[in-house]
Amino acid sequence: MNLKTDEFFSKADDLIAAGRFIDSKGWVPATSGNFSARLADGNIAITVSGRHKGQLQRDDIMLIDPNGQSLDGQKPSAETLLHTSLYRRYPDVQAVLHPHSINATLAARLFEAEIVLEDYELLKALAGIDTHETRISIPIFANDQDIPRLAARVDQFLDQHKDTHAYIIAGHGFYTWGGSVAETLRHLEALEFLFDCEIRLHGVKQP
Ligand SMILES: CSCCC(=O)C(=O)COP(=O)(O)O
Ligand SMILES: [Zn+2]
Repeated sequence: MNLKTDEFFSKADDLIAAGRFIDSKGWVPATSGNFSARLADGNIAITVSGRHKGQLQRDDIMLIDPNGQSLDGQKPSAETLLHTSLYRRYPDVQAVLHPHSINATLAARLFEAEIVLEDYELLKALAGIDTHETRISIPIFANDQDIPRLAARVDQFLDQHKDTHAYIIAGHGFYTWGGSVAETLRHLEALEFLFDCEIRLHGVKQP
């Protein structure tokens, strides 16, 4: 049976275009990052491990089941569990994007457990926010090569913090999600801008 439907190719094309844009900004260097989109049957289109995310072709997007098992014999992202955990938790989430931007990579060197974003007009680019008079926290987790352990730590945090839009992994990058690839890309771009603001502000405030 051919599992790669028109819907799969349409979502794959969205991820490929997102990857080109994200790479044009320098946010997925040297094969870093991973992207996924949920399909109507619950399976997930996700980037094949080790591919350059700015140069994706249709063959670089594969199919996994909701538990992260490959359905087409290719090897999914090493960080697949961080995607499947988000889809399991949030029924409305349709896409997950993970860049390795400089700002997200450096954030934990400047901030400890979180970055607080407050009083920025661009917060309105995040789903559900309609005023700059909003305060959100983006948690920072220690990096970990043990992805199941990292996923468990993230899960434990999200159990207690329902309204989280993204998380940073120290020295690594960040994860964000949304109701479509386009919405998730908007979240990614807005958060990246806001991290940049906070990092510049931090530099200005230093004695
Ligand atoms: C070269 S980046 C190291 C792995 C990583 O953090 C990443 O985002 C890419 O891994 P993948 O298996 O998804 O290609
Ligand atoms: Zn990564």
